[in-house]
Amino acid sequence: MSLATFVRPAIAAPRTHVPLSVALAQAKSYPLPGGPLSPDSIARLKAYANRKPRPRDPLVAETLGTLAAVAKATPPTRDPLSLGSVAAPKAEAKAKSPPPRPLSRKSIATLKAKTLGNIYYDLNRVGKVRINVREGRKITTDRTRYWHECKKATNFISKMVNLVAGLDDSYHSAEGLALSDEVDDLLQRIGWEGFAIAAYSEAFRRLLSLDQEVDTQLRQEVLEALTANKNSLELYGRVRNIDWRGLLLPYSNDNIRYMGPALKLVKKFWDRHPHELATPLDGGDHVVTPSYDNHRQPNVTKNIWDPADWKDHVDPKDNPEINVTMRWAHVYDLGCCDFCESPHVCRCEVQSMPGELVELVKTADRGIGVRALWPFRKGDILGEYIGRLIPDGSRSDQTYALGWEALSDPRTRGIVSIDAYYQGNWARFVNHVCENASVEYRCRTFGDRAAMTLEATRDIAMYEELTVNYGPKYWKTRQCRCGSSNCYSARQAEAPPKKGRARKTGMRVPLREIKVGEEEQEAVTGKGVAEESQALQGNAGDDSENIVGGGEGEEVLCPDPSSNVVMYQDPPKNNGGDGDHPEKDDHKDKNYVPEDDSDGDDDDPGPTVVEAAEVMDLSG
Ligand SMILES: C[S@@+](CC[C@H](N)C(=O)[O-])C[C@H]1O[C@@H](n2cnc3c(N)ncnc32)[C@H](O)[C@@H]1O
Repeated sequence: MSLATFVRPAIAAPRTHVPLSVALAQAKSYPLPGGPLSPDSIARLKAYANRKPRPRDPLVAETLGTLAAVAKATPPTRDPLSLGSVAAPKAEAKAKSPPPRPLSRKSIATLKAKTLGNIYYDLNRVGKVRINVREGRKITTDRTRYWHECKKATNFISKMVNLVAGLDDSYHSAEGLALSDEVDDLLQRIGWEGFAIAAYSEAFRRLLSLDQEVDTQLRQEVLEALTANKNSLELYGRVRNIDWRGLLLPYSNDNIRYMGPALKLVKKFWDRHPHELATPLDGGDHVVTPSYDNHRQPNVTKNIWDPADWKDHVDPKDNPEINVTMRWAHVYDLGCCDFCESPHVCRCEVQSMPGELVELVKTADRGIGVRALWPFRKGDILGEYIGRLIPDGSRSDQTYALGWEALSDPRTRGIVSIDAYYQGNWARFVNHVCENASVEYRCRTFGDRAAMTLEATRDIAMYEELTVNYGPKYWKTRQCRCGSSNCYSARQAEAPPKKGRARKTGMRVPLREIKVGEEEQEAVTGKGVAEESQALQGNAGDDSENIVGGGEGEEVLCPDPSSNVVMYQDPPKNNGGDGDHPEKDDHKDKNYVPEDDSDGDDDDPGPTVVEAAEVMDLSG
């Protein structure tokens, strides 16, 4: 076969239309392969050319007529693919289309809470990505992600600057209401700093975007809520080191309305955990640093077990090095995992995200409190009560002590106390109410340990203060200010004081059944559990009041799994503290004692003394 076989033939010239008469004349004169056309063929061709058109199907005719009429009546619209510029009558079409049905009150309330929650959620996410980028963790994905977030925020601020400067009207709302007025109002109330912080949130950008056709009422309510919580928004963004100033600096010479004060230098909070600062709720501008007894209260993320706390308190045959709340310690029978039901150490974890959506607030009369920045649902596990694990009752000040109790042996009920007076997390700042508390403490087993969780006992509204019931005993020596008609303090003032042995006055939660000795093991198996729990209710007398959370004498052996739990059934891989996951490595440490940077001495993590209730100005 020659090469020429594979050469493509030249493309034929396009055929032009030839009238039939010419074709016939040509056909007669051309030497066709089959010879000239026969008279028959010529007659057939002539007949075809002169045929009468068939009558059109009436239905097809009608449809075509209607379409033609519609096409005539409708003005031409822009073909999305064409480059031709037929002006699309967008505004007219919008004006003619029926106005969207207004949302019901309930829908507005739900959407408002979700939008506000999403704004905080977005800021938290961007803040975490920025920290990862800054610290060089997970570098490629986070860098790209952060770059995209900055780009979106920059574009948004540029549009808003143009809007405020009256150069751009593309952000006017569909209803004809000038959105620029709302933006102007908002800027006056939350300032450019709050605005630029919120610009990093997709939810906020959508709220002010024309494309999203947000209900006017909903937008107004969300903006009002943001205005009322301006301090919260600003501190939340700043303590997460959101780079809001970087967005405004390009306009520093443009004399943009209200922008001057926002361009001043402000303090950065790189060194502070978000839960080491509290938002002032009373309208003041001063951020409060939580402190107790003139000791600053640093945030820690894991329970601390220091053998030094236990050496005088454990049975001589036991080892003070062993943290009894760890499942592998086998000192107490902590039961199966609450979530995957594995009898062995598993990899289940409670997510940290809900705890990132709460803030510390300075209340008027109860010190620091905690507020929800997300509309939590009943049953949500919000986080863990973290602190130093010390022998129950070994510290006289029980203000932040949450006691774990064993149900099986009333004589040795107190086991471990989580004392958070110095090191702890946000959970220690949840204040008390005597009625209708929104969260409860629960003793849970999961992963490699037993932990004390805070769980929502009912739906919690956005910005609502979280509350828990410490139990009446806590208030025997203190004055409750919850203001409820059934307040323990009010009732105690009426009732004469009871005589009896001195009782521990911390908050108390039952630990799950323990295996103190063989004889008690029988009581906790089979029939034992329910009866034991009942007996305890009977026996306990006033002591049953100690039990908060699950309710008096409530059996907490098999709590329901919750949704915000990460479940893994495989046992954890011992990563040997390779440093890849510093938090997790620490967590797998048998005993975790965090470094104390207060005096540079790791062996003596004593409280940092502060001069007075330390405050700093939010406006830098
Ligand atoms: C576990 S701490 C809670 C955080 C505390 N507000 C703070 O600023 O650190 C418990 C203390 O908070 C205060 N507290 C909490 N709830 C209260 C209430 N309903 N009435 C009065 N004081 C309350 C009391 O001083 C109590 O001893």
